[in-house]
Formats: sequence, structure tokens, C-alpha cells
Amino acid sequence: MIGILVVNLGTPDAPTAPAVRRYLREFLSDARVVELPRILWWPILNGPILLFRPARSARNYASIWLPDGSPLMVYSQRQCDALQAHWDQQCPGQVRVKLAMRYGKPSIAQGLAVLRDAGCRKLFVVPLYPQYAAATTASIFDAVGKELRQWREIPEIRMIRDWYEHPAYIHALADSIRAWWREHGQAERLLISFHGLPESAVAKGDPYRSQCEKTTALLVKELALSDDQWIQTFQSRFGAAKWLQPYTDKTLVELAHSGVSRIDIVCPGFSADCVETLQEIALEGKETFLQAGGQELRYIPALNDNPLWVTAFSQILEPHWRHWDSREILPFPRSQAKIG
Ligand SMILES: C=CC1=C(C)c2cc3[nH]c(cc4nc(cc5[nH]c(cc1n2)c(C)c5CCC(=O)O)C(CCC(=O)O)=C4C)c(C)c3C=C
Ligand SMILES: [Fe+2]
Ligand SMILES: [Fe+2]
Repeated sequence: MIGILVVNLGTPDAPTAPAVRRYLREFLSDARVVELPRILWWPILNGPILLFRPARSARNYASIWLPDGSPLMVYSQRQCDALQAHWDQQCPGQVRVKLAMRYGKPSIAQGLAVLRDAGCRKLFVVPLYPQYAAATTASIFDAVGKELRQWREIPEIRMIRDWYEHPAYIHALADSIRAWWREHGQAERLLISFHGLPESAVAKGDPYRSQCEKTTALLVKELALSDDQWIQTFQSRFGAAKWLQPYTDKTLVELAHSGVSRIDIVCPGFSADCVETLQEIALEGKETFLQAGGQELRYIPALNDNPLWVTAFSQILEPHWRHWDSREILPFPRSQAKIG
């Protein structure tokens, strides 16, 4: 049996200040996320941040909360259900997909235990981040390593690091945007917004910015957009330090002031919709743009459980399985191995 541990960031379990505080405490205590020396960071985190941010953040979560819970959890779980159904059909009984969250529940330790108990001796760990950042991807690998330190017998493991330029991912993104344009029409400008990162992380060698730029270059090429039809930005900055630029919110104002009235926004770094896309972009970004004089801002949903993404995901893993012992592993159906 092959196990696939699909890992996303994690999310509060309720849109309330206490639940958001618990979540932020765990998330922002991770030294991969905030790299300041602990002695400096601890009083800031336990002072102003955990005092004031949870209430404001909880209001943001409340504005996009779904009947079944936090969007990040709901869409990540649907994605895993769709992946499980895909492999149940391709090779019944041979693959087990399990969702885990880096912060909160279901934890990485719980996810690994479920796969072990299901008899998985070969394991993929797949962070749901197409672009590598130490703050996200490496933190998941840390947590997997930390948990496995307590196991006597560990499985054979492959960690999928990134897929920012994989043709199947680019193709799925482009197809989902084209499908959206067929249904809703195309605005004057496509804004391609990625989660931000402190500039200092890139200065220390994080490949995140160049991976985002490569994703954008491949995407606009596949969409055959000319240079005046798109713009790439970074959103969700946190704290006072300089983050990657151009900033999404400032760009929205500048575009409105320069006479652009209709914008479509897509966020290719988010595999599942969440507070950063549904609240910060689709609600707050829209308000910012309209207040600055723009007329329409439309958010193009993340890939979520789109069948295009399920196919792309299986294609991203495909070469990895082929390298595993073929006697134990299902032969990968040739029809699935082709891209396009
Ligand atoms: C120093 C702080 C942060 C870094 C660095 C950071 C990097 C980073 N984050 C994502 C993806 C997501 N972040 C999300 C929420 C979120 N991010 C931060 C801070 C940093 N992120 C905070 C404080 C929050 C919580 C919301 C808030 O209070 O503003 C989410 C959504 C979670 C959800 O529950 O919906 C995602 C996804 C990436 C990809 C990244 C580095 C590239
Ligand atoms: Fe974040
Ligand atoms: Fe945000």
C-alpha cells in the first residue's frame, strides 16, 4: 500500500478570537515562519500580536466561514477525497490518501499514524504549495522528520518539494482560467497574486520569488497574454519588515488610478481557497479597488477539487512512483502519463 500524506498549512477550528489565538500561537511560534531570534520575537508575539490580531483575524474568518468549517479545511479535504476516488478507480485498494495540517488538526503525527496503521510502507509527503519556501515547505519536512524520530520502523519516503513549473500544474491553472473566462468574460487585466514573504528570506537564498516568477511566465505564455494584459504581485504581508513587491493592495489602487476599471485576480500559489484568497482578495481587495475608482474585480477560484487539478496532481507524482519497486507498485496507466 502506498500512502499519500497531503499537507496544508492549517486553520483555526472556529472563527472566534480564542480559536484564532490558539492557531496563531502555534503557527507564529515556528522559527521557520518568523526567523527573528526567539528572545526578540517572544515578547512581540505574546504581547501585541496575540492580544490584538485574533479578534480582527476572527472577523475575517467569520466573513468567509462555510457551513462545514474553514474554507482551507473544507477544500483541502474535498481535494483529498477526489484524489482518493481517483486512485480507488485506477488501482483499487493500493493507495491511501490522508490530509494533515502543519498547525492544528489533523496533525502530521496523526496523519502519519493513520497511514502506518493502514499498512503503507511507501509514503509520499506532498505539501500543498506549488512554490517552495522554507517558511512553508521546509517546515512541513521538519515536522515529518520530528515525528518519525519517534518511530522504530520508518517507511520509505518521498517528499515532493515543489511543482511551480510542472506542465500539468500550469496546464490545469490555464485551463481553469480559460474556463472561467468562457463563462464570465475576460477583464482588461489579469492580476496574478502570490502570498508574500519577507525580502530577507529571499536574500538568505529562498527560491520562492524566482519560482513564483517562473510560474507566472509559464502561465501567461500558455494563456497567450501580452505584457499589458497581466501583472504579478504579492499579498498578505505581515509585520513591519519589507516583503516581496509589488504589493497586491497598492497595485490595485495604482491600477484604478491609472484608469483600469475591470480586473480578474488569480492566486496560483494557493491550492485551496482560504482566508487569504476569499477574504483578503475577493472581499477586501475588491473593496480597495472599487474605492480607488475601479468598477469590477473578480476573483478566479483556486484549483480546489477541480478535476483538472486531480489529474495534474497524479501526473506530478507519476515519475516518482515509477522509480519505486515495480513489483510492489501498480503500473501507472499510460493514458494518465501523458500531459496535455
Ligand atoms: C511571518 C508571517 C508569515 C509568513 C512568512 C507566511 C508565509 C506564507 N503563508 C502561506 C500560506 C498561507 N498563509 C495563511 C494565513 C496566514 N499567514 C500568516 C503569516 C505568514 N505567512 C498569518 C498570520 C496568517 C493567518 C491569517 C491572518 O491572521 O492574517 C493561509 C490561510 C490560512 C487559513 O486559515 O485560511 C495560507 C494558505 C504561504 C504560501 C507562505 C509563504 C510563501
Ligand atoms: Fe501566510
Ligand atoms: Fe491575510
